Amino acid sequence: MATSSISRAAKNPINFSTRKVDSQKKSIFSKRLSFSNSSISLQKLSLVKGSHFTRKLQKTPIFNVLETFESKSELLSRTRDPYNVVKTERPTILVSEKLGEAGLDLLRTFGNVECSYNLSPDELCAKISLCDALIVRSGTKVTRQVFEAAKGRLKVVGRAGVGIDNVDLQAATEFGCLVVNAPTANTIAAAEHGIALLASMARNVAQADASMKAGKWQRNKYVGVSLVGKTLAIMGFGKVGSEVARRAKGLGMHVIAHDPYAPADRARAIGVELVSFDQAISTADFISLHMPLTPTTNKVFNDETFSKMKKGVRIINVARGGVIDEDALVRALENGTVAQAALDVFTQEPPTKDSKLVQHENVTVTPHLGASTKEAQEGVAIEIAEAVVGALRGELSATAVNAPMVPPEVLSELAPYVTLAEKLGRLAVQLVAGGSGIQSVKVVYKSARDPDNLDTRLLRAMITKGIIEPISDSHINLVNADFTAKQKGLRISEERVLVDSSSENPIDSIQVQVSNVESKFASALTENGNISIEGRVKYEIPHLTCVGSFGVDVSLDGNLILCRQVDQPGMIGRVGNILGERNVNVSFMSVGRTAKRTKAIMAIGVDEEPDKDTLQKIGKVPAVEEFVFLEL
Ligand SMILES: NC(=O)c1ccc[n+]([C@@H]2O[C@H](COP(=O)([O-])OP(=O)(O)OC[C@H]3O[C@@H](n4cnc5c(N)ncnc54)[C@H](O)[C@@H]3O)[C@@H](O)[C@H]2O)c1
Ligand SMILES: O=C(O)[C@H](O)COP(=O)(O)O
Repeated sequence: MATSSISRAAKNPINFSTRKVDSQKKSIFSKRLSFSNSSISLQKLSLVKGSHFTRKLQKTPIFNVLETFESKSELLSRTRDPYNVVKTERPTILVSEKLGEAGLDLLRTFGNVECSYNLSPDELCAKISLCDALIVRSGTKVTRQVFEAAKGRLKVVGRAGVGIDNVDLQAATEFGCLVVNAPTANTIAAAEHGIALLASMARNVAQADASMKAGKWQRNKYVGVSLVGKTLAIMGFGKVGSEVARRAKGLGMHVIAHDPYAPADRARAIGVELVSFDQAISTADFISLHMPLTPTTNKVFNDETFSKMKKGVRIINVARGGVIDEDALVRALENGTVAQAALDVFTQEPPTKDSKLVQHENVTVTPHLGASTKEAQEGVAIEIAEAVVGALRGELSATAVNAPMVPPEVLSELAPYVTLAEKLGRLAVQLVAGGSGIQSVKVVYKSARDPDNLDTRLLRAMITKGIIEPISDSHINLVNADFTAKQKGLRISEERVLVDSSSENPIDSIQVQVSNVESKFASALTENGNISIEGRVKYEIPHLTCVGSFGVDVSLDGNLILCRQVDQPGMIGRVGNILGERNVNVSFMSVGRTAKRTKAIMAIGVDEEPDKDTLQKIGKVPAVEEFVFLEL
């Protein structure tokens, strides 16, 4: 739980002299902290509970530790709500297909859960505006109409499984609705089902079973083919594909694979050769499909590709029906190109009763059972419940499908930078003079890490969110920030600069530059006329470290007054007194300057928004040349 305390420093900031702050800093933190000579900082901090740094700071009177958090993710979720979903009342979660009990139990601890199976499209649309989240499997079509009918309330769609071809992702993104899936829990089940179909097809198990049940004993009719030594082509060498490959090798098969995006070393590690599409389909005795259904893979197995296959090939499909042109498959079965097929998935589910494909004697079928084991269904239910609850809590999702998704370990490392990125975006846009219109933003990441080892998609999206949110009246979140930016004609480019510092931290600093605009605060402009602000993460806390050409050092929390003045004694006291008289609580203050006794920038953190009078009074202090109030 968060705890709060307000220190003397925040109540009466001007009681701290520069000398005292500096000397304490030096004696206590000389080894771990380095501050610029030109800045004085009284810090208000949000820290992770129990960390070495937090314990040290809490014992130190000059620092104002306002809140402590149980974990980095709690700190992140308290600071931000990246999908704009968090609400005070219990959310309503609609589950439209059967989900394992463990997952339902988990959902019930967090929200009101309604299980309504077999809803018609109209019934789903009628219910959806009362729901914050929807959980589906492959049987529910989450169309644009569903998002329209939700009237902005639906915040998360959870797909309890892998394939998201039944969710209109474009519509979800436009409506700012996060889509998450459960990508790992049914992998083994699907691979085992693939192997079950492969073996039973090769030995005519289903046909022989039906024949015996019809009272026959047809030993000659159901002579099968052996698997050992045969070539199996895996089309789509992802999670399921590679598990099928592993098992097929155990059966003594020669396994090749086609996947334009699969890393060669993963294939090599399993002893599988990655080959071209044509090579795979023309040399295989068995072809097993494991690619997703996308516009590129739609009906990729068609008359033309069947004609390139070895005569008598056998096909297994536990991926998606739509990757096969089913009429073409019937033709290939009739003309003997394809000897047999074993299918778990169909273009239309369930297929029509008179489907030629389903009825074909050389075809073995199962009703989309790939993920249907007790173990997989419990796993999927828990995986999706955790993902949906996490998203509804405002945590960044590691299984987001239509928002930047990064693995949990990267997420944990990037967490404070995510907050920094959004705050820099918010600050930058507020520095733009009204009416000048932002069209071009450049983000510069300084890092000691190899660019290939630095995933900035999440940071870019959060900067975009930070920029768009204050200038848009629509609901902006991590999901639709990029889409909305494009609609507004805003271009965001990125540059990575390799710096010679510790690569222990993913990023040294983030700089946001806005070009071709006027600024409300001329000191934020650099020589080339761009607004430029820069920030860093110090001990997990986002800091503003540069405004225009001025170095400052303030934690990004609460609101901020930036003030440029002639660098002379007494300025901190004068401005601090004006704020104190109006009962505006100062939480931190930092002064930065380019050279002694020339111009300086004062960055003052305030808990309350000063009224117009107070700000005008600050503006009238003779040495103050300009100032701006910014909401963080
Ligand atoms: N029948 C079932 O019940 C069941 C269960 C689980 C998964 N699935 C389906 O199986 C498929 C694979 O699932 P997964 O968990 O392995 O997903 P995955 O994302 O781990 O693997 C998919 C692989 O396909 C590759 N791919 C993409 N486009 C391709 C193309 N044009 N040609 C060749 N390869 C391509 C990707 O690079 C990726 O490696 C999905 O369609 C999923 O919906 C079905
Ligand atoms: O993509 C998947 O995860 C599988 O096709 C499973 O679908 P299901 O949840 O409808 O069984």
